[in-house]
Amino acid sequence: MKIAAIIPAYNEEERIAQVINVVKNHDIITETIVVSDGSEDNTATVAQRQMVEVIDLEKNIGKGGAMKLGIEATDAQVILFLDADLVGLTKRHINKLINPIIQEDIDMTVGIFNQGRVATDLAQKITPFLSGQRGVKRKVLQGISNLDMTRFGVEVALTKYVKENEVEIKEVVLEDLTHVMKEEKLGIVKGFLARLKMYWEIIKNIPYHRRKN
Ligand SMILES: O=c1ccn([C@@H]2O[C@H](COP(=O)(O)OP(=O)(O)O)[C@@H](O)[C@H]2O)c(=O)[nH]1
Ligand SMILES: O=C(O)[C@@H](COP(=O)(O)O)O[C@H]1O[C@H](CO)[C@@H](O)[C@H](O)[C@H]1O
Repeated sequence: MKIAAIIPAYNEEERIAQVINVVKNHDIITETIVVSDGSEDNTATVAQRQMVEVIDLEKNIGKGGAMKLGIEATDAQVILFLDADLVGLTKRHINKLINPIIQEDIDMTVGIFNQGRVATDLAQKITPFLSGQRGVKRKVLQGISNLDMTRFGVEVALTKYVKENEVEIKEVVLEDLTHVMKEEKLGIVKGFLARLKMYWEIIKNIPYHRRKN
C-alpha cells in the first residue's frame, strides 16, 4: 500500500530537516512530499537537500492550499499530514497515526500531543480538532473539494466533513511531541498578530459544509 507523507511548510528552514529525516527513513512511508508554501527563506532548498519531493510555490496560498497540491501530486491511498515544525517526532508517532488506518480500517486519525510541553499539550487538549498531525484515506479527501480556500481553516474543514459524513475517526496520543509556537518563531507581537489571523481563518471555515451525496 502506498503511503505518502505531505508536509506543508511556510518559512520552516530551521525546523523542517528534523521532521523530514524521520519521515523519509521510515519504511512504511513510500513517498515524502514537502510543499513550500511561498516561503521567503530556504525551506525548499533544505528539503531538496534531503532528497525528497519538493513543490516550491512562488506565492503563499495558505496551509489548506499547500496540502491540496500535495494530495494532487500523489496517488497514494493513504496520506500522512505532518507539520514542518514538530519537535521530537519519531517513527513511533508515525506508526500511531498510520496503523489504525491500515490495521483497523479507520478512515482518519488525529494525533494529540501529550507530555511534549505544557502550552502545546494544553492547546491540543482544548482544541484537538485543530491538530495538523493526521493520517487520512485518500477517498475521504476526495470528498472535500475546496481545501484550497481554507488556509488555517483546513483542519476545521476536515473535522466538519468527518462529522457530517460519518467518517470513522480515531484520536491517537502522540507522547513527547511538541511544535514551535508562532510567538517563538516570530516574536511576541508578530506571533500574536499571526495567531489572530489564524483564528480568523479558522472561524471563517466553521460554517464550511460539503456533503458527499
Ligand atoms: O501559510 C501557511 C502557514 C503555515 N503553513 C505550515 O502549516 C503547518 C502548521 O502551521 P503552524 O500551526 O505551525 O503555524 P505557523 O506557526 O507556521 O504560523 C506548518 O508546517 C507551517 O509551516 C503553511 O504551509 N502555509
Ligand atoms: O495549536 C494551535 O493553536 C495552532 C497554532 O499553533 P502555534 O502554537 O502557533 O504553532 O496550531 C494548530 O492549529 C492549526 C490550525 O488548525 C493547525 O494548522 C496546526 O497544525 C495545529 O498545530
